[in-house]
Amino acid sequence: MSEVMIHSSSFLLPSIPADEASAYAIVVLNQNLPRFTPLLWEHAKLRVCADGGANRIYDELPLFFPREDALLIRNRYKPDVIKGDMDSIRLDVLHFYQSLGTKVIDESHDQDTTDLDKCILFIRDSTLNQETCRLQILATGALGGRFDHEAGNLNVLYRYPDTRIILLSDDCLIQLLPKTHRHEIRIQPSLQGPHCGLIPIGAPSAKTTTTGLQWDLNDTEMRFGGLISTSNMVKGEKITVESDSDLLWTISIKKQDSTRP
Ligand SMILES: Nc1ncnc2c1ncn2[C@@H]1O[C@H](COP(=O)(O)OP(=O)(O)OP(=O)(O)O)[C@@H](O)[C@H]1O
Ligand SMILES: Cc1ncc(C[n+]2csc(CCO)c2C)c(N)n1
Repeated sequence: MSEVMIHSSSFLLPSIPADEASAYAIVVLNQNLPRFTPLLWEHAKLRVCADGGANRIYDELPLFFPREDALLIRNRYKPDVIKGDMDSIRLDVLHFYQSLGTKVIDESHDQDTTDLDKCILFIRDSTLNQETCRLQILATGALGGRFDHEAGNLNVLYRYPDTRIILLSDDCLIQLLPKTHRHEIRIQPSLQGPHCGLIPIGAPSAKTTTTGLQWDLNDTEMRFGGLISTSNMVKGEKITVESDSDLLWTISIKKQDSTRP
């Protein structure tokens, strides 16, 4: 019987638990910043921009604080690291963050891996990523743009199946559920759902079993060209998934906290 892996999106909560399992690094990609970026940034243990992602922090973060001085905001939201092939970051942005002490890692010699890939490797090798306390990685702006980039971002989940990577957009999150484990997914119902999906993108699944969904699977086969679970709905606060194949799990993110008036 395989071990249970627990997933909880506590990073979406205004105050996250300070336990080690919730510790995460953020990678900002080169797409519009999701509305919860300031919150994620503030609680991250490590803040990394993938190449042109630095332009987004520089240009768009001040827009979240229209009453405050843009320069003060830029000083406050300083990336620890900017890494990539450096063909999208603007020179003014590069010089600004270099002068604040951000570490810049130029890997323009590597044109075979994406900037997100490069950032994941940096975080995995970081001293903050301890054996006893592995950082989760949240990547903002990973979805809802150019399809080749989206596919590259999904591929990163498969390249590093042992690293907990969560791809985020304003509308949803996506993560890999490795077949090596059974999975318990804890939902924050005021912030997430109800729409969700289980997608066998890397390889077909002969048998997947779930609980907690409106359309549960029961030793069901899933494959592209046949059945895949899209437009499913979560019923409660706990979902379980067990499969003979790595699956993508996706759940919608609510526009507004539904517990607020
Ligand atoms: N439109 C998009 N949709 C999804 N992800 C994106 C998009 N644009 C960028 N990204 C992500 O942000 C990272 C950094 O983006 P950046 O534009 O710096 O990449 P790039 O390698 O210069 O792209 P390209 O040269 O192919 O336009 C990419 O590696 C990718 O993961
Ligand atoms: C078969 C193949 N297709 C595309 C690329 C191009 N490419 C892939 S990742 C990357 C870096 C983007 O920052 C670039 C240019 C390649 N090398 N090999």
